[in-house]
Amino acid sequence: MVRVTELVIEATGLRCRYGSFEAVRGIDLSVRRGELFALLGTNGAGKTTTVETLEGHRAASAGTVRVLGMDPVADKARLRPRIGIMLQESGFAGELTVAETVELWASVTTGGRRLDVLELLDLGHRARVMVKQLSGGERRRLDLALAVLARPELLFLDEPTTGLDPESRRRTWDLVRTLLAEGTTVLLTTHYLEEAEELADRLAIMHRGVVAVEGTLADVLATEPSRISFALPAGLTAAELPPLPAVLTSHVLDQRVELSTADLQHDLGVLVGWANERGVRLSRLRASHASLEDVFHGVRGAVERAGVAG
Ligand SMILES: Nc1ncnc2c1ncn2[C@@H]1O[C@H](COP(=O)(O)OP(=O)(O)OP(=O)(O)O)[C@@H](O)[C@H]1O
Repeated sequence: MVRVTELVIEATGLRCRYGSFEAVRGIDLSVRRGELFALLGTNGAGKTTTVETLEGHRAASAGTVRVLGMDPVADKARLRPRIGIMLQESGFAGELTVAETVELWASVTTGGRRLDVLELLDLGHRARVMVKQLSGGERRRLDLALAVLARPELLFLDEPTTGLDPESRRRTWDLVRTLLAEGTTVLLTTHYLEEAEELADRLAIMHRGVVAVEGTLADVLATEPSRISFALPAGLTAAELPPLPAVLTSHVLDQRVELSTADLQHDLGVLVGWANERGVRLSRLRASHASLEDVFHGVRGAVERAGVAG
């Protein structure tokens, strides 16, 4: 049986301008039903502009955009009941209590979740407090509660955990995981790489208006070299180490060897095999794939070099 993956969001050649400045410069994005797709990027990369375009808040200057099979601007009214949006700042009336705000929002959406979502986000005890009296983190959680109230098919989360303490961040992640398990599709933007590592099925990193890398976390991490380091066994020099075919760079400082490799499994195998055969120990041996932070730095460098070259 052929499984067809339904694309909930599909953008092709998307470009967005502010006057003469092009903030998004021809990106392709596809988000599959039921996944969490994380859109990451440097400051000013164009994430918010992209997300606002997908939400139907601004028109693309070029390219095609389909959200749940519809044009987000032309079909905004039909699309709106099916999507949930958590903006960086929502404009709810500060004079209403938390409970009144939820009731009001539930009455204008098709929602059935109502106050239980406040419990899930540890806001139940704040139900009678006026919105304007909430702390920044509580306000953020209320924004999330409202975005998920109507059980949207597609949820846009724009930096949902900024300003949250670690416990609140965990609760938010738990709620997002519950929604994913129920089949909700989520587009997340975040500056917290750990958040993307925790939650994302696939991700893209933007820099200066373009998508620099995209794929599963494993795909993305594989775009940067892995690292091996160890102490050179006493009495040996680096010249006596076996040839490691995938090594890209190597440094020896105070008997400590640091290597970067394009094939961690292979080179590590050769190195450990060689040490075992010679009966020497590679003390303080460490091997790790690249981190998302390494990829981030790599992206910035690569796009900037390409910009200079072009
Ligand atoms: N209304 C506007 N008018 C002119 N330029 C804008 C406007 N909004 C955003 N920009 C510019 O477009 C670029 C992309 O901005 P955007 O807010 O989409 O980036 P971002 O990736 O969300 O950034 P951040 O992570 O800093 O929030 C930036 O250079 C920004 O200065």
